[in-house]
Amino acid sequence: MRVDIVSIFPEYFAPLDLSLIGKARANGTLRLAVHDLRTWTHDVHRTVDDTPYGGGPGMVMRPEPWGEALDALAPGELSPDGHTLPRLIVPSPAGVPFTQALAHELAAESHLLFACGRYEGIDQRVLDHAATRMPVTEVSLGDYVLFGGEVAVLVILEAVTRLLPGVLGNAGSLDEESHAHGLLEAPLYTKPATWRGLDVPEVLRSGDHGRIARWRRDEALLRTAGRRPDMIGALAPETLDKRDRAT
Ligand SMILES: Nc1cc(-c2ccc3ccn(Cc4ccccc4)c3c2)n[nH]1
Repeated sequence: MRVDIVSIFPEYFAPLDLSLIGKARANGTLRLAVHDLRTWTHDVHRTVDDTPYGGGPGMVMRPEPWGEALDALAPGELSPDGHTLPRLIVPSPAGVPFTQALAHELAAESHLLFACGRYEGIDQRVLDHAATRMPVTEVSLGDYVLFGGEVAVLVILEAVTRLLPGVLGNAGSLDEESHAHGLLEAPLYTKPATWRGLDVPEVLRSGDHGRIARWRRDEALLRTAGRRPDMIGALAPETLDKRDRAT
């Protein structure tokens, strides 16, 4: 997967040299480049913002630098080296919710282009014009307001990269984690069997894999019902067997 990120704070992405994302970059699973939006400014002050039409607080990011940046990073329908157009992802408080399902969708893309807004946001015409040439998705991490898109891109990239083949050592862990089957994951335990007077549930030390799977399922259902009742309502009927319905 190819990933391009455009930001006025490229140094925000230094953490992407670390850990499993760093390894994915080193082994070619992820080809990532971070670009400074000011590259595409031409005035002595390298201006990227201006006052909002219609008034209101703060500043808005000017369309011209963004237009040139997207032209440079998403050139034409099919560039000479066979690159197809990227999918443009724009973090925004007004975006669609970022979910594990969307993470899987993005993990299937060959080229992602992230536009990190700052100030009050990016001139709408940048997104409208981009949408005439490539898929554009505004994505929200949740109902709270960040300073800009950079942290959101770090979160989105982590959720997407860990789904790429070979990035996670034990791919099996993808199956059981929270949100993998529409449920929160069951509680986790490791050695010692007793810690500060607290014991690991006996079933987990029984070696009875059928009982263990059942226990984990029950715990996941109870935890989800208690913390995220909205997820219970969204479960596909077939994911609940008759015993679950009795729970
Ligand atoms: N889920 C989520 C996403 C964001 C986000 C994303 C990009 C930007 C660009 C500028 N801001 C700040 C801001 C935007 C709108 C109104 C006031 C300030 C951003 C916030 N916040 N929360």
